[in-house]
Amino acid sequence: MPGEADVPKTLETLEAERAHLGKAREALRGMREHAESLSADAAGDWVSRQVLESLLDQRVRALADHPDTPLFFGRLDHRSDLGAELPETVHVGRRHVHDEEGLALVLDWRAPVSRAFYRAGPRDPMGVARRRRFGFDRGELTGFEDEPLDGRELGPSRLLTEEIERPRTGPMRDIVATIQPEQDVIVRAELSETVCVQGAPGTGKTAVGLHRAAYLLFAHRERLSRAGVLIVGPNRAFLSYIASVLPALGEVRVDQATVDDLLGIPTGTEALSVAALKGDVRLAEVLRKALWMHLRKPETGLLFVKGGSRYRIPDHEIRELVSSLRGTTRYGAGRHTLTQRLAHRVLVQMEQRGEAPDDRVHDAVARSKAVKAVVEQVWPKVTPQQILHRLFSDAEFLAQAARGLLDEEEQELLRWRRAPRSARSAKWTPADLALLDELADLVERTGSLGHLVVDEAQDLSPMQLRALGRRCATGSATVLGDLAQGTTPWAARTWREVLVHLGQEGEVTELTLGFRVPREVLDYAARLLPSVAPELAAPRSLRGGPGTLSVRKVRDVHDAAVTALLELQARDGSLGVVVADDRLEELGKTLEANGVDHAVLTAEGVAGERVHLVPATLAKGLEYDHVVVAEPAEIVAAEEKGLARLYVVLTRAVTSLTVLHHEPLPVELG
Ligand SMILES: Nc1ncnc2c1ncn2[C@@H]1O[C@H](COP(=O)(O)OP(=O)(O)OP(=O)(O)O)[C@@H](O)[C@H]1O
Repeated sequence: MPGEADVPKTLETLEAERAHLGKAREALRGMREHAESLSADAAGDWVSRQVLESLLDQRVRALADHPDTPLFFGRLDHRSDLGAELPETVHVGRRHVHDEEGLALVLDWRAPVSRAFYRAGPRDPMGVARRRRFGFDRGELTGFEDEPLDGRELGPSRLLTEEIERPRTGPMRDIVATIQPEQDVIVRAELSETVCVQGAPGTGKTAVGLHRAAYLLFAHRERLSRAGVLIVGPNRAFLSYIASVLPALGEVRVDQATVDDLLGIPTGTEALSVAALKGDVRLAEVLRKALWMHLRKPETGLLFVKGGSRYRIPDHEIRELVSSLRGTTRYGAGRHTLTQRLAHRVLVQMEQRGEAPDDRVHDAVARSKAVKAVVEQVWPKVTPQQILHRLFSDAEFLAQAARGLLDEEEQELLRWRRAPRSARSAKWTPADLALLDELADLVERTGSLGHLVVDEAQDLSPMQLRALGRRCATGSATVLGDLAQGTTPWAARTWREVLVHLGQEGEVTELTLGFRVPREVLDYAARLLPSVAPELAAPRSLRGGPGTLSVRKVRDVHDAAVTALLELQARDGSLGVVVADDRLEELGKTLEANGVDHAVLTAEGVAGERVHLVPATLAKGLEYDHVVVAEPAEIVAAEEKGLARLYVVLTRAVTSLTVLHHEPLPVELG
């Protein structure tokens, strides 16, 4: 902030900036009114009109002026002595705003010129003489801070620190005003590049992934509007937590999905050991073999009769045709090609007999009962569900498909104890759905999107990763996660293997600076690291402040939770109480009995209330200002990777963490 002597000048500057903000708001209103006045009536037909209407509607929504979010947050003053074509001054904001003459009042943060706002530093000023950051309070410009880029080392920015340390209330917000240089490198990576980010809790992986999606849509708008961008997150609760970030950046068309949304809603459950085996990449080969085992030798040749003429294709010729096609295409495409080739052979015979068959005859032969019967016999139509049903219920079939891949014990593990009568009545588990997806792709190619952002990727099984990989096979991906937060039995051990299963080549980068968790709390949680991920370095926190951690041995954790929450409610920000899933109900009753209003977080999300009661298994990716964790030992005992779960739980706090325990703490925390 400028010194006291500069007060009049500061006020003058502030007024000038406020006037610019007013002008920009006015111009944005003009742009929105113009967009609203456009009509889709000019479209030629009903379909085009619908498309145009939806595009115009999106444009109007993208031009909304959110009263609580500033239209710009920074300004760059370029050096005039460089003779560059750069404009003297640019304001950097969430979107382009121009006046009626087309003069830019605010430049989109994603525009190439804006890059210097994030990256310019004393060593490389990128043509910038001065960077200005603005302070806002509910859309009102309240202050500014100047950083001269003249070679002097820059001290910490107060506005930046304030933004990072601000209490959290509702869902996640965008970070456009304060993206850090190492984050910006990831955000602006080329569309063709797959980027994999390993990052400790709160280092901004999710934020970076979302901003990268927004950046790519800006830089490759046309291509990606056609091909699509998808964000994949662990559950609905997480997706609703991040849901407003992209719309606030003007991106209203990015889909968000859980793996279940993509692969289908599971109807069955199973032991984790079975799920882990089904998630193993060897299953891909088992399925491939199982599918192609459906090809059979022809029993008879083809006899096609037309009028008085008979055309024959002997079975050895059919066998040759089949073996020339086997494995060269998708199963479904192979079946189609076989049909066409058989018809073609019949047509060749017709021609040899002096006939002149045309395309219609070819189609009629291909659709004839005789051809269809042969194809069905040698290359039968199968559904993924039929194959999986057969694999899990027919020991001999499984043994054949799994030969050399799975041992006897593993095959036993895969087989259903009580097989459902048909594929239709089978109840499919999450792991089965990934297998069905693999089979579906072997039959018919899965469509690919332009870009996929995969969050919490460390938790996905190889077979799930393959399913996601198919969805970005001709595109690229942003893969985000933390090996230390892997809580599934099949969690990845290295990012290289994740990339291999995804079928993507890419660089692994690491984010190490924590924006969420206070230092004291992060250091406490990091005591678990040598046990959960010894190869990872301890994370560093940007947030200081002592007194953020309180570990209390108590007589009754429920009573202590009530006391802690009543105390914390007097402070700013959101509150989360995290417990082992089994304790949730009981604690909920105690909170209710003591008049602590709260909402229970489920996999579907949560609405309202300042206090959230959070089952440990759903805490991943979320954050609360104040977190109370009751009985950590129980969280550890609840599952195989309980220590990793506890690491996740202990790293959700933005301002304070209170750990309450009656039982001894896990020794690793000691
Ligand atoms: N450059 C930044 N400026 C301000 N806030 C930031 C910045 N980067 C991240 N944050 C904030 O830090 C918090 C943590 O970010 P985020 O949830 O993306 O981290 P994460 O690495 O995905 O964490 P986890 O591994 O725990 O899921 C969020 O509130 C986010 O808005």
